[in-house]
Amino acid sequence: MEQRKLLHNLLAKSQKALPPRKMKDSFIEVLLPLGTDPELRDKYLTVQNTVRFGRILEDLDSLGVLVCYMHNRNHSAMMSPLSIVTALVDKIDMCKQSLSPEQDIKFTGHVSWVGKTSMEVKMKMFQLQNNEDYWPVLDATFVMVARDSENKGPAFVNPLIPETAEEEELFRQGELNKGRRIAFSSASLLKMAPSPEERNTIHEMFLNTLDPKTISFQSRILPPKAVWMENTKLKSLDICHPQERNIFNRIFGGFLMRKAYELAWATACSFGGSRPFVVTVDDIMFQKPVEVGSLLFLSSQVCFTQDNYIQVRVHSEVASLESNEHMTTNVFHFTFMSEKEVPLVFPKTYGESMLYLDGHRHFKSMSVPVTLKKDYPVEP
Ligand SMILES: CCCCCC(=O)SCCNC(=O)CCNC(=O)[C@H](O)C(C)(C)COP(=O)(O)OP(=O)(O)OC[C@H]1O[C@@H](n2cnc3c(N)ncnc32)[C@H](O)[C@@H]1OP(=O)(O)O
Repeated sequence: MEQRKLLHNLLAKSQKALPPRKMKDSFIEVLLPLGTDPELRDKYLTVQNTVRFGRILEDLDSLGVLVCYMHNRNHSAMMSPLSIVTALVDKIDMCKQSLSPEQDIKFTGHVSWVGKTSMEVKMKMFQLQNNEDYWPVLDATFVMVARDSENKGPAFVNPLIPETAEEEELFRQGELNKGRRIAFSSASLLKMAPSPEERNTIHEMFLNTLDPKTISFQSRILPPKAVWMENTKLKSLDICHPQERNIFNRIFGGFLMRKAYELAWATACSFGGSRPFVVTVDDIMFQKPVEVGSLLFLSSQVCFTQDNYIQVRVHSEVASLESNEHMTTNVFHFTFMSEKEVPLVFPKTYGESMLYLDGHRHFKSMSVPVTLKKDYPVEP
């Protein structure tokens, strides 16, 4: 960090002072040679002979940061004065149920939109099929933010100029995504009451849980094929050891995502009674950095279900060893699909009802429902 302090004078005073970049300037293609490197394969292997999605989340986070460094590269400087941090995982859509640990994987990524200090990064993942063609398996959109060399204040990023009609469309989409995120967050149930339709849903669910034999709002019974939301929880605790730190001496975002994903998967698995697979990850906001040495408390809960789908929310809090004060750092949303139909979840309290509605909102925003499309080969 002492060395990084010296990089301060390389920071631009305004965005205009930085040369504009093209999308191809930040384009990267990275190979994960699972097919030829058995030692590497072990790190990615699940007991069902598929690829650990938690490891892929770590790779996407590192790739997102690397793409941003490419975009902001100053060829005359040895080191970048920017600290790039992950602010948001906007969306990760899977196009395939499971990945083979024996075939190579290819990642591509580039910056698709920039603001003043933030950048949207689009990443794709492809897997080799039958040693012939690469097929698309995953699409991801992250938002990364540039901070100064000590990660203490904001820093400008290079402007981005779209060149082709396709790039213009991506850039326009980036602008729309920003607006959508603001609208989604201002309609948050933490700030606003549910819509009339949502209120009806909750009241109907409440009525469905009243015991018809008693005239009381207190005696609640579960409808058939349903589970109380409070009985779907799993919790974990991790100590954030220095091994998981990033170059800015904070805990690596990919590690936090992997831990949250693995707990969410276990929650969906014990709830649904079969091994689920992840379909979508969305809206993971990194609100606060996690200090090395913190205690990481994760609480996972099924908050919405429909047919074979299980929507899981993981709340992450940190506390230092010295203080008991807990601070929320992230909320994660994962959509899983189970092999068989799963029970319904019923909220008991008002707070749980809000979790249910929030889960439903996230479920509705899923862009690859039911059929995992895109099963065709491409040249990445
Ligand atoms: C290999 C190395 C890996 C390293 C990667 C990691 O592991 S990083 C570790 C995991 N991540 C973290 O620890 C980050 C923790 N979070 C933070 O430190 C902070 O929340 C933050 C720096 C991201 C944002 O802080 P602030 O909101 O106070 O910053 P500020 O208001 O100046 O906003 C900066 C820019 O970010 C945008 N921004 C902020 N939050 C956003 C969000 N949730 N979604 C989209 N965009 C967001 C703003 O619009 C603005 O863009 P414009 O200026 O364009 O309008």
